[in-house]
Amino acid sequence: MHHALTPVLPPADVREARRQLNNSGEVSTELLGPLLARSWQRCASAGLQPDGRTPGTPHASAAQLARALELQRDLLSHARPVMEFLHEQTRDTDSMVILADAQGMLLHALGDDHFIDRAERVALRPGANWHERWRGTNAIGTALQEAQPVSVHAGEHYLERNGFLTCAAAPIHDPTGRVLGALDLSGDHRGFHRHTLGLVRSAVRMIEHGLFQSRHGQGLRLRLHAQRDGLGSLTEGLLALSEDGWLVGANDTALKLLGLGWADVAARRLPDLLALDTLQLLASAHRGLRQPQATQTRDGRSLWWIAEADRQTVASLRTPVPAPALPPAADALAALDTGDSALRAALERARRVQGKPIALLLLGESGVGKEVFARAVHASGPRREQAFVAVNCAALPDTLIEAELFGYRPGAFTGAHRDGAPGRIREADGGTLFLDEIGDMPLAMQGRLLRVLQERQVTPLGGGKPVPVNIQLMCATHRPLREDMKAGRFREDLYYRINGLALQLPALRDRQDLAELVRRLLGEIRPGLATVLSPELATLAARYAWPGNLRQLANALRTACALMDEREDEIGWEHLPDDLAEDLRQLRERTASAPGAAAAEGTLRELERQQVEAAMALARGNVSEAARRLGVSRNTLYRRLRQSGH
Ligand SMILES: Nc1ncnc2c1ncn2[C@@H]1O[C@H](COP(=O)(O)OP(=O)(O)OP(=O)(O)O)[C@@H](O)[C@H]1O
Repeated sequence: MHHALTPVLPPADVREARRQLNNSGEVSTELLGPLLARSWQRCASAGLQPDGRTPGTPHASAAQLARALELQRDLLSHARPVMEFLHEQTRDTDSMVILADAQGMLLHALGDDHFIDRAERVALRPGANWHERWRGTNAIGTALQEAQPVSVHAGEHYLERNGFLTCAAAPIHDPTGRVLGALDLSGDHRGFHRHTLGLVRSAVRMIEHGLFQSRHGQGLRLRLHAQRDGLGSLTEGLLALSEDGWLVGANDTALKLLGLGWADVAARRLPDLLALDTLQLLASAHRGLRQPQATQTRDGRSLWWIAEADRQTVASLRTPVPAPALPPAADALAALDTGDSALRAALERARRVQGKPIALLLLGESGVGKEVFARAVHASGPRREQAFVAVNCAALPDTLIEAELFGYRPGAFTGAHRDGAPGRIREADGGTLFLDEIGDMPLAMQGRLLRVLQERQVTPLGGGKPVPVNIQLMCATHRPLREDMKAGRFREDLYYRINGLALQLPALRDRQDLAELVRRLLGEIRPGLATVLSPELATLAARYAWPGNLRQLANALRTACALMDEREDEIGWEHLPDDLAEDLRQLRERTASAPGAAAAEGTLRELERQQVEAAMALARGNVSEAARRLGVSRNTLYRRLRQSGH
């Protein structure tokens, strides 16, 4: 698609489209083209009035803006100089250069004083939010929504009051394809120039180049270009590769050269893309060859390349990681499958990324078996002969996490062991590091951990030489990390590092395989004996909410078996731990007093009420937003709110 050449729509067509919108609420794709029509349609569906104001539009406080700037440090440091350059190019053209974050919040703006005054009147200033939901069709919000470069000229803006603007924006991607924000050039509509979008796209390319270099300054990198002389220029393609040849980062140009999309990052290996392998790249990087060499894509096109790697990567590549010829392991992942479909889906997805440098993030309530799951992934993967090191971030006091994870040199701090310690990360070298309750890791430690993951080396406390490490990372949390991230409690860059693939493990009450699980667990606890639950307990167990999930179930069964006589084979009330027996008795009484369907319906209604409340809380009382989260229309949500007494 040639976005840079996006034609400006004839003003008469735009006027006609607006007339149709005002008269009949219809959005005309014919007049607006597909992209603008989609955007107008979204605005209309969200209930935005073209001539109206949007009460409740968020505007960040100074403190919120400062926190957003802090979270986006990396992006800002690369964007600022480019924005200054762009501002320089467009000086005195009644325009401004704007950087927004991925949610549409404006972070930084540079512009001509005269124009800034006018822009302020429509809240085009840092802290304001230009998400489509609030400002209707606009270059920033629409580029973010569509994840592609967009220019929006004059009356193409959905809100009439923005009609004096002409804007061009392009999304900024990090090397894994995540949208970090958007860069925008806005000005008076009379100053429109059709090269503006091209200019913005080049500027974004510069920012993405910088982001790539800082994320992948270490490790193995491949520069690509269709022309020999293009290497080293801003138009080159960049790839970052893991030791075993997986694509772990890229820029947009490289993906285009190879006919790939962002979804291919972390999903493809170099030999599938080019007639090259990592050893060749390594040999070339090792000899410091700066001469471009030629290769071919899988569909026969010629490309020029140069490989680069730091010394440590060169060394690690010479001692190949896990040999594939391991003895076949009993399939620990398959063993976890007791018939629940949600769990089975998670197991299958985990299996697909096994052995790849993709960080797993396991989500789920306490006790659902996140650690057991992580151990099974490790035990059935290529690193199974190496260490599995589990660290519970919540169980360690803040002051100790650092030493525990990163290790320390002798005498690094008071109370340190005389000989120092290598730290858990180094213990996991070659194997898997499992960070449980990662959401509880203090912010300062998050920064250090991020550096280890980026640089793949650890510097112990108290100084010393950095030590290279090669770990498979798995993390777990029961916290809503995305919310923590938005609230500034969890670093966004770390979140995306640890979240190569997020898997939600189902709560026990939602699983369909309780009976089979119980049978399996009892078989493990009392092998060879056909132990069963009494029919009444089996029925109650199926209805119980199991707040402690598998941990609670496994413990209860272990206790019960310990209390059983050797000749007994049925677990009854007398074998249950007291607290569980109490809960189950209450459950029995409740069901007896409100039998059958009535009880089930009551529980459902209660569940629904809780969901509605949670969605409203997350949306901070905004009904449209809450409705979107729940996947229902606003009217339905209003009805439900009335029903539950709001
Ligand atoms: N598939 C399973 N088979 C048998 N027991 C299991 C299984 N999964 C979990 N358990 C039991 O539940 C306990 C808790 O599991 P695990 O520690 O993996 O949960 P978790 O989700 O990591 O909990 P937390 O969030 O509290 O750390 C285990 O010690 C084990 O006794």
